[in-house]
Amino acid sequence: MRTAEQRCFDAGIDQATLMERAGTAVAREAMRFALGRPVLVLAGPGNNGGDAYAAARLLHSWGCDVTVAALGSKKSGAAADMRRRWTGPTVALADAAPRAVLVDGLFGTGMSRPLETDVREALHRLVGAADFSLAIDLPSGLATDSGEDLGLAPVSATCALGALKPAHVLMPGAACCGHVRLVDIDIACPDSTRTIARPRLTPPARDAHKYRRGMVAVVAGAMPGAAHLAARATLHAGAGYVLLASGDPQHRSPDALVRRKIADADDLAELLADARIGAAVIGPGLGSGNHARALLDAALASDRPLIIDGDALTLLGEDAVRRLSTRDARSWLTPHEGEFVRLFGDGGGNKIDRTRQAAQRAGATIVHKGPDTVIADPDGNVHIADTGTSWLSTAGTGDVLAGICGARMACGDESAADAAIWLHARAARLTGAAFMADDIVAPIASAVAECL
Ligand SMILES: NC(=O)C1=CN([C@@H]2O[C@H](COP(=O)(O)OP(=O)(O)OC[C@H]3O[C@@H](n4cnc5c(N)ncnc54)[C@H](OP(=O)(O)O)[C@@H]3O)[C@@H](O)[C@H]2O)[C@H](O)CC1
Ligand SMILES: [K+]
Repeated sequence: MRTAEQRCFDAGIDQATLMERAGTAVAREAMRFALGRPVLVLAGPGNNGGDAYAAARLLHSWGCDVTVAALGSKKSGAAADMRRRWTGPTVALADAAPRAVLVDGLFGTGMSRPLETDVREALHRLVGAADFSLAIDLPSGLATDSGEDLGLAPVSATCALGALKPAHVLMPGAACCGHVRLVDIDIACPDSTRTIARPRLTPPARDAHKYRRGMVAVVAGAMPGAAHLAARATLHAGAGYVLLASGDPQHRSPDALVRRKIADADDLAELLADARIGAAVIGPGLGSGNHARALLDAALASDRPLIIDGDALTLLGEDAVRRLSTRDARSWLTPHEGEFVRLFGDGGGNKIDRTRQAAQRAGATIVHKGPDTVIADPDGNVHIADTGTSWLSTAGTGDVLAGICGARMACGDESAADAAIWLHARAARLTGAAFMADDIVAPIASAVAECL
């Protein structure tokens, strides 16, 4: 944002112009929700406060009943000019009485330390009493780059100015922003970080063949149910042929799932020598003993693209970077936070930075799961999913995701990991609430149909 802002200044667009655009966008949003109710605008000492004064002036000029609650001020600059141009009622933040609608313009991206107690208390008192609260850029008390809570009061909605910042999409901040509306203030923010949207998938070609339109091997281990769940998800996510490789290939539905007995790692190596296999999934229910380790070794030594999940991540542990960076074929890892830390440690910035660095070090795509899933590829591109539902936090949904990843990788989608994450979240939403992982498998097919 700071780079983009500087480019604007270099091009002759001054801070006051940007502030007026921001204030106008915020005032429009506030007007839509105020519906004639009185508005309290909190204005801080910096440019976030400048936006707030601009919004207050516009709301007032459109006939709104507006009071500004002020905290500190600057003597010069665009924010000071905006404050001077505000001629309506102003009270000190500590003395402000609550109003039905609140616009929070205390602090934005300049938040540099925890809020002082009196400011935090006033903020919480006023935001808590409002029926509707709208934050300018970020809820005050939220650290922009880390998403860390520095004393913030959660708001109903947030106008993100120009671009989403990490705090809008990473937890815990993301849960405190309410509905996030990205507001265009005509500032260009080229970046290699994006949020994901519904993917565009192509149906099988007219001359499609079951082996050519996505053949996936799913490796089963100590807890075969997990791999079975992954394999069923793979079938529903568009693969043409799914092989379940296990030591005990007892027949269970679905009938369309092809079972292959593998007694040991040599059998798996032989199976994975089949170049028609576009992806192999290993990890769900694999176990942690010597047999599991030998199966993982065989998979890593193969030329097949791999989805590495669950127990296989634990087996890789701190050896992940060394073992993955020497693979020629593609590798995807799907760790949740605990697994990620065991693989790569917990230092190095926010979740976006940590995931990007890990992907580059390992030469692998990393799907860093959670309520704020971050997907990073080895080229440094990062995509963030803010589409999930908290009902997905139940056992087995990770196995389902691994299966969907296998299908989309084998189908050759352009952004296959993004597509898998989107389909997983969409299938969950289509299923509803309080589901078990098995329930979201069949709706994956409906989610795929929405992307054609
Ligand atoms: N990026 C853009 O394109 C545009 C952004 N706009 C708005 O500008 C803010 C960022 O403005 P900035 O002035 O950099 O920062 P803030 O307004 O958020 O706050 C800065 C002041 O707050 C003080 N501060 C920081 N933390 C605390 C705290 N815990 N307690 C008290 N005071 C605090 C800080 O003081 P320092 O001592 O740290 O210097 C500053 O005085 C962005 O979010 C947008 O809303 C533009 O208006 C439009 C273009
Ligand atoms: K704010």
